[in-house]
Amino acid sequence: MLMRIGANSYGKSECRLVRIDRRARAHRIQDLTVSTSLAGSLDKVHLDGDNTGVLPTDSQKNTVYGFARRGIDSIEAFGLELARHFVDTQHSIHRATVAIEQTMWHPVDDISFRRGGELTRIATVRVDGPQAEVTGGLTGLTLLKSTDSEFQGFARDRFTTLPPAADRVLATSVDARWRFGRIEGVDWDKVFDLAHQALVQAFAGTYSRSLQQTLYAMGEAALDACPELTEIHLSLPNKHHFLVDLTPFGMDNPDVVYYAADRPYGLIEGTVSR
Ligand SMILES: O=c1[nH]c(=O)c2[nH]c(=O)[nH]c2[nH]1
Repeated sequence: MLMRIGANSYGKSECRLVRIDRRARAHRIQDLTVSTSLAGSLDKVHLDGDNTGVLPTDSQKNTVYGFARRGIDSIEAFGLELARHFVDTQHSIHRATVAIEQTMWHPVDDISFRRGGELTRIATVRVDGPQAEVTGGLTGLTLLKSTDSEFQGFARDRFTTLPPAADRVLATSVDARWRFGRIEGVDWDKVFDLAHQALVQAFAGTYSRSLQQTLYAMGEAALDACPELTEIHLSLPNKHHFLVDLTPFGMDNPDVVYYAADRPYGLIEGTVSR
C-alpha cells in the first residue's frame, strides 16, 4: 500500500533559561521556558533516514542559550528573533514555532528576588517563510469576586438540579491569548501590562450574570485598551464555591462558609474579535 508522511515537526521542548542582567546595581532576572518546533522539507528523514536537512534539537537548544547571551528585550521579540533565525538559515526549514513562558521574579532588594506565583506570561511566534504571527498572553491569573455575580434564568431539563443563584462567589483562573495585528514597532511589554490590567479591571468591574458575559467583557476591555490586538481567546474555568449546609449542626450559613471544589469545573471559552 502506498503511504506518505503527513504533517510533522520537531524541536526542543521546555528549555529552561534564567538570564541575569547585572549591569545596574539592581540586578534583573528573566526566567523563561522556551520550546522550539521546526517544519519544512523533511520527508527524507522520515522516509529514507537521511538526516542532511535536520538541524539537531540539541543545536536548537544551544541557539536559545546563545541568543539569550546577547539580550532578551521581551519574550515576543526573543521568539521572533529565534523563529526567523531558523527559517532564514536552514534551507530545509520553512516554518518555525517558538513558544515561551515567563515566570515573574519581583525584587526584594537589589540582588534578592521573590518568585511571583500569580501568573505566567506567554508568547507564541509562528514564522512561515516571510510571514510572522505573534500571540501574547498570560495564564494562571486567579481572580475571585465575593459578590456582584449571579447565575439564574438558565435552561432546565429533567437533569437540572442547580438552584438559581442571585448572589454567588465567582472565581476563575484566566488563560488569555491575544493575537497581534501587526508586529513592527510594537511595545510588547506595554501591551502586556495594558491587557493584563484591562482583564483584571473588567472582571472586577462587571456585574456578572454568567461567566460567559464576564468573558466577553474581559475580552472587549483588553481589545479596547490595546489597538495592536485583533482578537483575544479566553479560557476561564469556573472555580465553583458551594455554600456548605450547616443546618445539620443547627447553624445558619448566610453566605459565609464555602466548599471550594477543584473538580469537576465548568470551562467557559471564547474568542473576542474586532
Ligand atoms: O456562569 C456560569 N455559566 C454557566 O454556563 C454555568 N453552568 C453552571 O452550572 N454554572 C454556571 N455558571
